Amino acid sequence: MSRRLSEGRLLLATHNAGKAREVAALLAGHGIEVVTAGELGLPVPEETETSFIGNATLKARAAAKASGMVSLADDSGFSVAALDGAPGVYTADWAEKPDGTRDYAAAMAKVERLARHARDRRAWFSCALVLAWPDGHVESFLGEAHGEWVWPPRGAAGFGYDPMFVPSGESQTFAEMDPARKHAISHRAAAFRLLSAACLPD
Ligand SMILES: O=P(O)(O)OP(=O)(O)OP(=O)(O)OC[C@H]1O[C@@H](n2cnc3c(O)ncnc32)[C@H](O)[C@@H]1O
Ligand SMILES: [Mg+2]
Repeated sequence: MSRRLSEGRLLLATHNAGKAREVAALLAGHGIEVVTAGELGLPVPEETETSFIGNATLKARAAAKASGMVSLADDSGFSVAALDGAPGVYTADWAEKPDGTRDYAAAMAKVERLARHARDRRAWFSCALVLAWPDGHVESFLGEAHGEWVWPPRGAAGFGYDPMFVPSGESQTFAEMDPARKHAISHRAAAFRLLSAACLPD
């Protein structure tokens, strides 16, 4: 049996505003008020694991311990078949500049430079969502969205690598489509559906 959330406040253990916006939208209407790790000034934990679930667990546990609140972390990334799944868990690292800021145009250009000669254009996003309670209990969920990478990047909505990904059966990139459409078919939405069925109050 999974442990369910009770109504009340939930800490979103992320410093990424794009993710926080999407997770808050997915939680809307469930009677749960959200506050983010960024708003509380919590430290950014070092992501030392080699899987999405591992890193999401580490982030959720650190936030629950620091705040005493039930915490939800998201660890996600972009994978390219021709690159054997890279950048994968290192998706954020590929965007990181020496001064610690991120350059997603450069990160997307790196993916294109490494993969441009491959005929196989398949790519996918993964999202691990982990809930951690202050007593150490965790619940974990994994979602994926499959499609193809495209070049040049298109669209200004969304965040991160959205402009270079077209999900299967769609013609627009995640960054061109209405945010509501991305919320219906994304890796984050897939993980959230599992979380919702297992852990949200009825
Ligand atoms: O760790 P937190 O604080 O949550 O924020 P982060 O941005 O560092 O998040 P991750 O460590 O999980 O790295 C995820 C990377 O994958 C990218 N990413 C994740 N979900 C995405 C989405 O829906 N669309 C585009 N890019 C996404 C995101 O921009 C990051 O570069
Ligand atoms: Mg991170």
